[in-house]
Amino acid sequence: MIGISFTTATLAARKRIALVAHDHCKGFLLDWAERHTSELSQHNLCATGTTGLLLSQRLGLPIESMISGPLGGDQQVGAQIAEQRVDMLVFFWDPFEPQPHDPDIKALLRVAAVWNIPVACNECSADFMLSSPLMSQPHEHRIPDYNAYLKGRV
Ligand SMILES: O=C(CO)COP(=O)(O)O
Repeated sequence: MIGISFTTATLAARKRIALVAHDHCKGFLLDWAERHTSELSQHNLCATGTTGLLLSQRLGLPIESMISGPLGGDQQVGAQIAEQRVDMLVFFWDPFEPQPHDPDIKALLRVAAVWNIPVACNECSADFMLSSPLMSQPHEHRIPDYNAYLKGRV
């Protein structure tokens, strides 16, 4: 990580959580989210297009839906992570099936790592993440220092 310096930012107690699932994993995400409706209702939710529509029908919670993943939704979520407008990512990606938008998926997971946000890739990690006491507290985390980065570039 040559050339990158870091600073800190605070994730608010009320988080903005992005929810995403590939087709064969959507059932797992819907069941998981239904089990955790009351915890999820304490936060702001967004999702890629199809996932968001299914979740809003199942949970009855407001969910901001982006475009469907293969049409650019992963990139929209990634952009919001880079803008620090998404605090956590629950992404049940399919380990068994190639996806036509694989570069977008890699980019989303990469930008989540860059901005040091919590990511859950399956039900078990999502259970651990959602049961953390940090879910209901502000939490300071390390992020790239963009101003310092830019200064070093010119
Ligand atoms: O493809 C996806 C994530 O890579 C998810 O998109 P949908 O929620 O529109 O199915």
